[in-house]
Amino acid sequence: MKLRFTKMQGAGNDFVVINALQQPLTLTPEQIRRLGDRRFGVGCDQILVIEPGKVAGVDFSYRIFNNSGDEVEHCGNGARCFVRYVAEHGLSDKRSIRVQTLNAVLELHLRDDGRVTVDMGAPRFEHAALPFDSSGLCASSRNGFELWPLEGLNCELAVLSMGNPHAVQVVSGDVDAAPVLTLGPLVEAHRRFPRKVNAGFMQIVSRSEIRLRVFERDAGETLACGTGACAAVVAGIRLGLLDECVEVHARGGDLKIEWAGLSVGLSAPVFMTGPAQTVFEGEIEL
Ligand SMILES: N[C@@H](CCC[C@H](N)C(=O)O)C(=O)O
Repeated sequence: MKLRFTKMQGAGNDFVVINALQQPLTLTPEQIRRLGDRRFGVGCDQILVIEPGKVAGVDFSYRIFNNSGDEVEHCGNGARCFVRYVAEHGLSDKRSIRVQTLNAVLELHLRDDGRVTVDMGAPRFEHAALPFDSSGLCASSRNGFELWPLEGLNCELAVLSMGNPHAVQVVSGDVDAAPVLTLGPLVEAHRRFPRKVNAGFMQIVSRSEIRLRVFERDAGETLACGTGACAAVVAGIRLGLLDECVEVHARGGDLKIEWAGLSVGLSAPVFMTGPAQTVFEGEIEL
């Protein structure tokens, strides 16, 4: 099968985007892994498949696969690339579109400065949403928000869902020196997270600025993680470390995250603004 694709990136988190609007497309986990393979395929962190909207009021649906072949619920940087793709391919002339993912409907807005703002929905803190098994564990609390120590790991984690699961730790000192590649996989696959977790490492620079690295579930460390940035900022705000609007410096670029959860209520949506770019288009025989 010959497949046309567009390679895109948002703050260095990269995607292979496939248009399945005209005809349904089913990719096997093996084909997804091949597309994601940086040596034997195209190479990307996630694969995004665009499909027609399936419910009233939704412009498109999209499916997200980690380069491991597993389907996931949410992808912040992918959402921004999605709206750029729709505009560049003339699929809609709207500046704001509504898109359905596996477990949410997102609103994506193409801004005049070329960046994209996404309403990422509300964070969720109940452990079943990740899921996270905290039975028998004893949390510490900072500003009324819980930090969890996990067996065998020398860290404390804020756990929350942005539609997908996140465990965020605050690092002291330079995040470049954090043990992302050694501790990250241990957090990701810890038995307390039955569906695994994205592991974030956050350095607080000031109340409005953080540096962030994320060891993503099934994809390893990426140059940026949009949902990870939202999760880190929400955790930082709940811990009393950050204000409502925060600049997030990831290794591949900057994202602006806004959350008014402490002033208007915890179910306030998180807004993410950042870049999205097409890198090249191509065709691959699968
Ligand atoms: N890169 C993404 C997140 C992709 C999914 C994640 N690896 C998971 O398994 O939940 C983002 O920008 O949010």
